[in-house]
Amino acid sequence: MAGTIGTIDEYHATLKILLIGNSNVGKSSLLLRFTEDTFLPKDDVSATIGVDFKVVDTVINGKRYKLTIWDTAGQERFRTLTSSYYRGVQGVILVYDVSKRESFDQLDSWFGELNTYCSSKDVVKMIVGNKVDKEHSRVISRKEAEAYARKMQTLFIECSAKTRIGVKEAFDELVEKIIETPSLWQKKEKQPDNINLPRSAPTKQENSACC
Ligand SMILES: Nc1nc2c(ncn2[C@@H]2O[C@H](COP(=O)(O)OP(=O)(O)OP(=O)(O)O)[C@@H](O)[C@H]2O)c(=O)[nH]1
Repeated sequence: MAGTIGTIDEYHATLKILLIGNSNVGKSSLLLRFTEDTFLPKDDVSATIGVDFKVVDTVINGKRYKLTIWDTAGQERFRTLTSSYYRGVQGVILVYDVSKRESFDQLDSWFGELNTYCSSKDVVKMIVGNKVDKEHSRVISRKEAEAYARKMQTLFIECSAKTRIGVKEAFDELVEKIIETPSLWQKKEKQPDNINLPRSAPTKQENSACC
């Protein structure tokens, strides 16, 4: 189980997580809910410009991890640095809004972008259906989304940044899955640079499973 603790000094690993998805699906709100347990009223929210990130500690099985969570802009005009967002990423959360069909239908193109810039098959992917508090205007059923996640072979969870339902569970599950996939972070950790490697050792690029 994940939790936040201040007594363990050393980080076991630093993990990079990326939030992608259409504009307005609630990526920034999910990040704010997870890192600060806050939800901003509608009038205080503005669209992300380019990219934003937050750093948060989490403890899993007694080991401390540093999470850098990158929140990307959903609006096309701000997505000029796209490929650089994906560099070194170990987990990607694809967010849609359960009350907006278009945001679900466009997950295909978000997967397209992800697969273009992120060649590692090991990167942990999770589909998150946000805004389940808007049950009255829901247009994507849990069943439909689960079937899609099965087809794409990804994790899936529904949540609400507004009510906090499912938010911590989503990030915890993603991080636990990354930790269960040592090829994503262990080799990188052992070889922070390749300057002094013996000639026979693989280079960092050859050895890294990340994007
Ligand atoms: N009802 C409800 N509204 C939400 C929820 N999460 C976010 N919102 C609202 O949805 C709007 C968009 O939220 P953002 O977090 O800015 O969305 P975003 O995906 O980061 O948008 P971009 O920065 O443009 O990519 C805001 O008005 C939020 O208050 C939720 O769980 N429930």
